[in-house]
Amino acid sequence: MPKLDISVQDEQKAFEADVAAIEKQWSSARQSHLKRPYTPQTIAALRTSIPAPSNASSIQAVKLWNQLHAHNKAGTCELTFGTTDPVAVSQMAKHQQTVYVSGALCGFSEVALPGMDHADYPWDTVPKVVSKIFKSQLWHDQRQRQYRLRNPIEEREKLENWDYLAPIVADGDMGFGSLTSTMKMAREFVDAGVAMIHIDDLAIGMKKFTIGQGRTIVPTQEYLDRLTAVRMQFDVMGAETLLLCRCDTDHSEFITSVVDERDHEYVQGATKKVEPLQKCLQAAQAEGKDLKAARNEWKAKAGIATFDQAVEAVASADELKTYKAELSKQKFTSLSTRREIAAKTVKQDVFFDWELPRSAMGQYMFDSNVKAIVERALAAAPLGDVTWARMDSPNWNDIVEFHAEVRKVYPDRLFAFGYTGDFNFAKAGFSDEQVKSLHLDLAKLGVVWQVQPIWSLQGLNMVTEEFAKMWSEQGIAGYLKSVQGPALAKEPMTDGFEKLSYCGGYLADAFFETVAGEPIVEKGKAGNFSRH
Ligand SMILES: C[C@](O)(C(=O)O)[C@H](CC(=O)O)C(=O)O
Repeated sequence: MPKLDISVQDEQKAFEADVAAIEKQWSSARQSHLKRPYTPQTIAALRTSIPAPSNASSIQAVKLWNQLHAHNKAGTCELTFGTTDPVAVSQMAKHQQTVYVSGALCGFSEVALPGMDHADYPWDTVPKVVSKIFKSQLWHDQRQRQYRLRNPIEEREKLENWDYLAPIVADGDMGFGSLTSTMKMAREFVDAGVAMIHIDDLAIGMKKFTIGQGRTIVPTQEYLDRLTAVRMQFDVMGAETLLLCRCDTDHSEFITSVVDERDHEYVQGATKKVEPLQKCLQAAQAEGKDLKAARNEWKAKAGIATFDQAVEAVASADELKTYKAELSKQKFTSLSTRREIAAKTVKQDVFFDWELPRSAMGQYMFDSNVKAIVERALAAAPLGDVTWARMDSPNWNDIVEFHAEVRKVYPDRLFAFGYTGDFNFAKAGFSDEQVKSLHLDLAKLGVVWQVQPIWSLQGLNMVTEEFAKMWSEQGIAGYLKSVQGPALAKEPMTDGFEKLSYCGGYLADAFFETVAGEPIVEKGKAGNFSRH
């Protein structure tokens, strides 16, 4: 194998040039808010000898960054929705600035075996869908551009000119396991042309919402490590790709480990000496009892609470005041320090055991609140560009508190929001008027990117079912009346399969003509088609 023909001096020079370029990129207006736990030298040494192909993703990321900032300045927002279908994406270009590729949707429509949103599909599933969609966007852009350019300049004003290259935001879930899988996924996303990906703090293999129990998160540091792995991968590629720090701590009921002191305040334990939850559940199972009921019974018997709640339950008002005053002198207080403070300030013993409630999979019980979400979001913010506190149900007070608290520390922070699942606004106390202006009210809090992630589950299913019924009842007459006719009559015309629009017949013709050596862009000569 031939050796690389480069002197040590030239190798060093190239390395130093790389370091200088990285320093420049990191101090640019686009990136100066990011804080990395590593140096430009480390990243330069991790790079390949020829630059990684991150150009399309970088262009789309910068475009998205500018769009989001323009919204922030104007107090407006981008409203997009999720799809995995290039055909749908081509129509979104007429009304949306961005496209969302949802993991939940991919898990239904892009896998061999569909299933509930448990992020149990292969790690490259969503990047592959992004690649498919981005290529379709490029193709639409190409056919439109070619069509325009085959028309003389004075005709072009009248022709359609859509921005088909809407930046793609995609679901990176929790990174699918180890840091190297997270890096590989991030790389595939960049290669695919994504503009922004989101990474969350959910535990892999424990994403389930179907058994009446809440979600499981990982310790704060594990979440930050995931985000750092993605950031590092982007940096190794020299990519501008945006990182959306999604936090799923809202309504989480479990945490995988108590290794990080920052999480201790929210971990729950038994405040009564009882048998471990697992023993109780095993006995209930052997007796054929309802496990959910047995769990709830055990929780009540065990007096499940956080350590601070346990202190509150046994301390006098004065003791509690002193305990809290001591506690407030430190930022993140571990359980053992809390115990020490309690021993000094509260007369009565505080019984608290967070091992007793552990699940069969080893999870600890977690009591989420807005403060916990804010702390995670603040810790994550320097590694990413946008923040999203994913909520199970819309709680306006929590929403306002979360965004205001984060903006106290990062006044320019941009936020995302998902109108997740079946939000029940009426139940959450929203009036019709409040729902009407919700997207704009959120925009005022800095929530510049808003998504209905699973539109195609509800919306496309509904439209398809309605069409299926009509078609089976009315045949081609119904089709002409309710689909083909209106689609062709619409301005702008809804794309179909005719030569003028979706199928891009003129682009195919242009290729044939080019191969045949015929001029296709003749000055002063319009194309064959009068309408696009
Ligand atoms: C955004 C999301 O991650 C998705 O996969 O689309 C889901 C959507 C949903 O549950 O409605 C999520 O918010 O977890």
